Amino acid sequence: MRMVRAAETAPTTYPWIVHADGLQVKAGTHLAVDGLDLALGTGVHALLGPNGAGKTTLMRALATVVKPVAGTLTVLGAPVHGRAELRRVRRALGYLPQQFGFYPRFTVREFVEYMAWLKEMPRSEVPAAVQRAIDRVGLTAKADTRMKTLSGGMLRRAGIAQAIVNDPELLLLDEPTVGLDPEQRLDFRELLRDLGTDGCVLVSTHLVEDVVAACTDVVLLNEGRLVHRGTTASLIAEGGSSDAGDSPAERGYSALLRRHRAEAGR
Ligand SMILES: Nc1ncnc2c1ncn2[C@@H]1O[C@H](COP(=O)(O)OP(=O)(O)OP(=O)(O)O)[C@@H](O)[C@H]1O
Repeated sequence: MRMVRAAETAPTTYPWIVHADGLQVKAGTHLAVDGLDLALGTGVHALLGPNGAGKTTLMRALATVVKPVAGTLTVLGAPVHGRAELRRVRRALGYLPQQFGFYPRFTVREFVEYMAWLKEMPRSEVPAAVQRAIDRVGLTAKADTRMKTLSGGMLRRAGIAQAIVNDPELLLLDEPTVGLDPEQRLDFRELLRDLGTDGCVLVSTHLVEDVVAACTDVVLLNEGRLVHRGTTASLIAEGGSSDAGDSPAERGYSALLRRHRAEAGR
């Protein structure tokens, strides 16, 4: 029997999967996202920015973990301020936080099953969906291994498996390639391209090569504000030979930040 995606049973009248207008989100007492306008549709969107730019805070707001303090934010057609539709939104989301908790005695399969249960997936669909998610991240041979014995890269892949188990319409991945070896990163890029064909994926990373290889476009933040939004080609086009970086995309990244900081007077 074919698995029914959450997206197929959700209303599809909204023009954007994510829409933010003047969005402000706090991290503790700090205004970490400050007046962001952003619209995201289908594709793989890279979220770039230096340490402290507000990437994690934005991800947390999109995952409905933290409420904005000002502006509007609509996720999968529902305003995140309202409670009414949040349950539907959360069922259709996938989220890999930078740090995620798990019961160390759980096997990979039990961990992913548990997350499927939290996402209220129909019980009959869970075993096949869990197996597929584990296979997609290359953990088939470790499916029945306890989480506490996994390497850092394997744990990260288990985290990605739980994020994709429900075939989410919006997938939020906060630094998913940390700890992955070069071979796994290549596999992960392929998975990203696959996931972005019929869903919306937002992936935060410091690895600009991953962006060029796997993302359709780029959202660059600095100190909570939008610096650049455009295709990966537009990022590359911004760089000059005198800009810092080992690749055209890194030079584009450096150039955009340098100009933004100069305009902001810092
Ligand atoms: N609990 C907190 N209390 C106060 N300030 C915080 C708190 N959490 C985060 N911040 C601040 O909010 C800003 C944004 O943090 P955030 O973690 O969203 O950035 P980031 O872009 O994800 O950074 P990184 O690349 O290092 O992961 C930073 O200046 C950070 O110091």
